[in-house]
Order: sequence, then structure tokens, then C-alpha cells
Amino acid sequence: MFTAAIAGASGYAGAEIARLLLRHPEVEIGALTASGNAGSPVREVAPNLVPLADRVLAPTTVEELSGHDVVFLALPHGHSAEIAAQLPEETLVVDCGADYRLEDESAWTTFYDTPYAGAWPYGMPELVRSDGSRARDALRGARRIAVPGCYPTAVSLAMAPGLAVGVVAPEDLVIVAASGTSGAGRSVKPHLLGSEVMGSMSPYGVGGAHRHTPEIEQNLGRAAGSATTVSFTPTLAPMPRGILATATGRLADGADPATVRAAWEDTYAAEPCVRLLPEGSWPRTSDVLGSNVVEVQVTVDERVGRVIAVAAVDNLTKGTGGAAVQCMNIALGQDETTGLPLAGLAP
Ligand SMILES: NC(=O)C1=CN([C@@H]2O[C@H](COP(=O)(O)OP(=O)(O)OC[C@H]3O[C@@H](n4cnc5c(N)ncnc54)[C@H](OP(=O)(O)O)[C@@H]3O)[C@@H](O)[C@H]2O)C=CC1
Ligand SMILES: CC(=O)N[C@@H](CCC(=O)OP(=O)(O)O)C(=O)O
Repeated sequence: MFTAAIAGASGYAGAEIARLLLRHPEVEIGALTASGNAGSPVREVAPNLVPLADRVLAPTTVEELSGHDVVFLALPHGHSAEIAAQLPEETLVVDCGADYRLEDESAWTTFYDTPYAGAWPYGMPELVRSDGSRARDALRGARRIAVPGCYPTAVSLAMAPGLAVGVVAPEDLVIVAASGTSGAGRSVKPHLLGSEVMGSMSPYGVGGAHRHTPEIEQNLGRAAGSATTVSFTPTLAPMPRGILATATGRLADGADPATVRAAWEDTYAAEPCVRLLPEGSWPRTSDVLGSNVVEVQVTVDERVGRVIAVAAVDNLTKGTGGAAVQCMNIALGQDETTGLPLAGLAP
């Protein structure tokens, strides 16, 4: 058995990790820490975590987090480095925040207002590179892992196969994605009040301003084997969980619908957490609710010569907490899907 602590267990991502670890046969849940909610019983902040109801949230300190095999950090950006630096090198630290996702310091300083912390192995196991290798390779035995952002998970897994195989041109990539409100965390934000969100969809971070833009470019650049820029527009949808991302790119010279289909099929044939749907079926957020699977579909709009790839993901499961547990499994040498739900809740 391994022991795991969760820092930020009172937040959406931390509570999702706890939900998943409760069903993990090889992990015992240790310290659960919080900030403003420290001292409260779990039932007051995450009543869905019934088996943990009477556990009391501890303050987020290195002392509370020490002595575990695994420490999950589910904290706001900028809080991971100080804690990670004080944990032993042999402790597996899985960071759900953005702090260690970007390799390019200038990209970080353009989009974030905290100091650049560095880059850790990137926790998107299925991400394919131009040489056919996967990001998974760097996760085996790793002791520091950066969990991807939720939009980059959906977008990158939707489009990477076409870039890696060369059936999509690496320039002129356009992405529009809709996210449920839990993507923003649980702290109160005026634009996320129920009366503002219900019955309405709205864009934000328009014009290349969203901080996930460089992370998507990093991922798709790795797939393409060359620097890549994207136009990315996020939108907010009136639902608690889920992201639906639509990515389009120009059909590469010499490619056709059959080679496009083959690129996606070959890339994902052996991936347990990415499901390429049968032709004609399209991903829906409702089908991946609570599941650690990303559903993907691709087609070619031959009239305009563009490849259209769509992905649906639960932002809190495969989009954060599930990816964190999947990466832990790989790092610890466990079967990759141990403890993870691979079917969604329906209806
Ligand atoms: N929500 C999502 O879909 C995704 C989230 N992430 C990332 O995961 C991390 C957590 O996100 P999420 O759970 O949504 O956020 P929440 O706002 O829901 O939770 C934040 C957590 O951090 C704690 N916290 C707040 N301020 C501090 C502080 N100054 N020092 C230490 N702890 C603090 C909170 O404690 P308390 O409530 O007790 O004050 C809470 O436990 C973020 O980095 C986020 O970007 C990544 C991918 C997707
Ligand atoms: C709906 C919503 O607000 N979503 C968040 C994305 C959160 C996420 O994935 O996370 P990181 O903060 O870890 O990068 C946003 O757009 O900022």
C-alpha cells in the first residue's frame, strides 16, 4: 500500500482526487489539508465524500504533508514550489496547478503573474510526439509530475494525432472550447454566480489572452515537431462539469479522409483513457461525466479542406483529478488505470 496526502482537499480538484483514491486498491488516504477551511470536517465542504465525512481538514503545511509516499497539490497557482522544495526527493509530488507545466520561461511570464518555477514531466501520458513516442515515457519512475490544464487536455488529445502524423498542417490551428463552471474552482467569483451563468453561454479570454494558450501550443508543437501557434477561444457553459473542445486545422497536402482517420485510429488504438468514437458519433460531455476517458472524434470538411477534431472531457476527472491519479499509477509502476472509472455517469 502507498499513502497519499492531498493539499487543497477542500477545493474541487482536491476533492475529486479524494473521491478517486477512495476506490483505489493500493492507496490509503492520509492527510487532507485546506486553507480557509482547515479545522472543518470533510462533510461540511465535500459532503459527497461520505467515507471521509468525519475526517478533519488540516492546515496546509509541510509537516502535515510529510511522511506520505505521494503528495497531491491542488492549490492555486504559485503555491506549489515552496511546498515541493521542502518535500523529500523520493516523495512523489503530483501538482495540479500550472506552476510546472511550461518549459518556456518567457511563455510563463507572458501569461502568469507569479515567478517561473521550472518544468516537471508533463502528465498527459497519451500525448503523442512527432517521433511517435508518448509523454508517458517521462512519467515512469518520476517523482515530480505536472498535471495538465483542463482545456489543454481536451484540445491536445483532440488534435495531436493529425500533427504528429502530418495529415494536419501545423499552422492555422483554430480552437473553440466550452467549459463547465467547476473549471474555475469553488471560490466565489461574480461572473460565476448562478444568475449570471444559468441559461447563458459567454466567451472569455478572447484574442489569445487565455493562459492555456501557451500550454496548448507547447503540446501541439511537440506533436508537430515544430513551434506551433493557435487561436484559442474559451467559453463558459451553464453546467457544473465538462469541456467540449473543437479544434480545426488545414488538411495537409496529400492527406485525405482515410489517412486522417488512420492517424487518429493508430494513435489511440491502445490508449485506455482516450476513446476514438465510431465514425458518425460525436463526443458529448454527458457521456464522460465522472470518467477518466476523453472521447474524441475527427472528420474532414472537404469543401473547405479542414480537419475538424472534437473532444469531450470531465474537467475534474480526466481534466485534473483522474489525470493526477493516472500519472501516480504510472510513476509508481501500477497498472495505469487502477482505481479509475472508465465509464461515465448517464443520463
Ligand atoms: N477546477 C478544474 O477543473 C481544474 C483545476 N486545476 C488546478 O487545480 C488547482 C486547484 O483548483 P480547484 O480545486 O479548481 O480550486 P478551488 O478554488 O476549488 O480550491 C483551491 C484549494 O486551494 C486552497 N487554497 C486557497 N488559497 C490557498 C492558499 N493561499 N494557500 C494554500 N491553499 C490555498 C483552498 O482551501 P480553502 O478552500 O480551504 O481556502 C482549496 O482547498 C488549481 O491550481 C487549478 O488551476 C487544474 C485543472 C482543472
Ligand atoms: C471555466 C474556467 O474558468 N476554467 C478555468 C480553467 C481552469 C484550469 O484548467 O486550470 P488551471 O488553472 O490549472 O490551468 C479558466 O479558464 O481559468
